[in-house]
Amino acid sequence: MKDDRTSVQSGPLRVAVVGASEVGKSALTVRYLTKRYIGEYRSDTDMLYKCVLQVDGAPQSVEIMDTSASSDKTSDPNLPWAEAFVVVYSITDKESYQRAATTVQELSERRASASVLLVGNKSDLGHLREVEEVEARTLALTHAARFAELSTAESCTSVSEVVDNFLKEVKAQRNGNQNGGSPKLRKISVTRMLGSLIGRNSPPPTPVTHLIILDKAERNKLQTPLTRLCRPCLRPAQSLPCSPHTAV
Ligand SMILES: Nc1nc2c(ncn2[C@@H]2O[C@H](COP(=O)(O)OP(=O)(O)OP(=O)(O)O)[C@@H](O)[C@H]2O)c(=O)[nH]1
Repeated sequence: MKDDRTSVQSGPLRVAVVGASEVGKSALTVRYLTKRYIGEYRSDTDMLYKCVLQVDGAPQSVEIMDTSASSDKTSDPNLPWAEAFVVVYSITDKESYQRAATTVQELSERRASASVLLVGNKSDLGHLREVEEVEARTLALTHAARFAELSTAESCTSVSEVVDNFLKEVKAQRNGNQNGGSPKLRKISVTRMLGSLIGRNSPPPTPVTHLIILDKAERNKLQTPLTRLCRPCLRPAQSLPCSPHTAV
C-alpha cells in the first residue's frame, strides 16, 4: 500500500537533497543556487535554502534542504516535509550508489506522489568510475524517477538544466493535483527524459534570499509521523504492528 497523503499542496516547492557522504550534495545545491562551485564544503548540519526562482517562466517560492550525511535522517524517504527528492550518488563510489538505489526504491514504494531525481555526480572522474550509467538510468526508469549524470565541478549549465527541468516537473505535478488532474505521470518515456536532460537554455536562478541552518531539534519539528496502514485492514493503525495483522 502506497501512502500519497504527505504531498504538499500549496506554498513553496520543497525539495530535499539526500545521499551518502561526500557525493557532492552541498556542491550541487550551492552550484544550482549561486552558480559557484565550492570545492571544499564541510558541514555536519542540514541547510535549508529559501528562495524565489523562475520555474517554468514564473516566480516560484522554493525551499531546498541540503541534508547532511551525518544527520540521523539523511536519506529518510519518509521525510514528509519534502514533496520532491534529489537523490545524489557519486559515479566513483559504488556504495553511495547502493545507498541511493535503496532510497529511490523506498521512495517509490512509500512516497509514490513524490517526484524523484537520481543524480550521478562527478562524471568528470570517468577514469575512477565504479557505477555504470546504464545501470543507474535503468534503476531510475524502473522507479519512474528522473535521471542525470553530471559534473557539478565542471558544468554549471548541466546542473541548471537538470534541476530547472526537475522543478518544472514538480510544479506541474502539484498543479495537476490541485486542478483535480491526474496524479504524477509515473512512467516517463525515454525520449521525454532524454529531451529534458538535453534541455534548453533556462533563465538563471535568482539569488538565494534566505539560508537557515537546522539543528537536529529544528529538523525534527519539520517532521510529522507518517500515517501507516495495516495491510489487511487498509486502515491507519495507531500502533504497529496491528496484531495480528502485518503493518506496511
Ligand atoms: N571531481 C569532482 N568532485 C566533486 C564534484 N562535486 C563535488 N565534488 C567534491 O566532492 C567532495 C564532497 O562534496 P560535498 O558537496 O561536501 O558533498 P556532500 O555530499 O554534501 O557531503 P556531506 O556534507 O558529507 O554529506 C568535495 O571535495 C567536492 O569538491 C564533482 O562534480 N566532481
